[in-house]
Amino acid sequence: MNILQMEQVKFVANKEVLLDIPYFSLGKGDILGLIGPNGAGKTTFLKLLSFLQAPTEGDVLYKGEVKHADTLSIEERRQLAVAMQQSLLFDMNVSNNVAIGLKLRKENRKVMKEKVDYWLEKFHISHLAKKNGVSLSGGEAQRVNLARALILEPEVLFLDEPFAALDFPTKIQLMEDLKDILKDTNITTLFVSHDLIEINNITKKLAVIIEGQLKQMGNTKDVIHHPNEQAAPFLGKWKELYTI
Ligand SMILES: Nc1ncnc2c1ncn2[C@@H]1O[C@H](COP(=O)(O)OP(=O)(O)OP(=O)(O)O)[C@@H](O)[C@H]1O
Repeated sequence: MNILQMEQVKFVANKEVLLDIPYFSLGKGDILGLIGPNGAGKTTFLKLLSFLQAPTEGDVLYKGEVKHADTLSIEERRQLAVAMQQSLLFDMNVSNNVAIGLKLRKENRKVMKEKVDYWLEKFHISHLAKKNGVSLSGGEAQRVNLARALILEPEVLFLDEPFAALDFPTKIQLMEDLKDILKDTNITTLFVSHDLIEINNITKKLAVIIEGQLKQMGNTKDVIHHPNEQAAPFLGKWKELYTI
């Protein structure tokens, strides 16, 4: 089943077509990478697909129905969690930062505590529970950010360059942890990145976006090793530099 779909979607700003997607679908359980150079339209694509921004033309469908930000129910909105590169944490301790969405839902206290403990443990940040969110390192903050998104048990997780600000060892460690968590939860994921190493590590499917258009989409390994003519110049550069 397709959870999300785009049909004849365009996003135009200042008379420039920034995104032109005739058709796209995200199936249940997909872990799809979206890769492309700077300015290709990755973040715009994510915002349109998560109903944070409306397309200029065309439709975005959630479970087969055309939806807009104002026609999504609160329950549907809750199913779509977004975590961006910059983790904006609140000036409160880590446990409360992770619990914030559950508090808004007026979740039972005992259940909330159990869930917070579970997700802190999953992301190996239990020792930070009492620390203030604004005092954390980038790597710690991103773990809190991801725990805060996943504790809501969303149907779809949108990740926009979640590791971009992290140093290499921190990135590798978090990437491994996230990979295990995605495997365990089977959560449908759109993972935006311009880093082929991250994409190769985490995703099963891959879409290549260049100049606002999807140039190729398929099994991640197939796309990396057999890019078509349009995707090859971008992916080829990576393969020249790294053994993937
Ligand atoms: N609302 C908007 N109005 C005008 N231009 C926009 C708007 N949103 C995005 N853009 C432009 O659209 C292009 C694509 O931006 P987007 O952030 O989606 O790219 P990206 O692939 O995520 O890039 P990066 O890898 O650098 O984050 C950029 O040139 C950006 O300046």
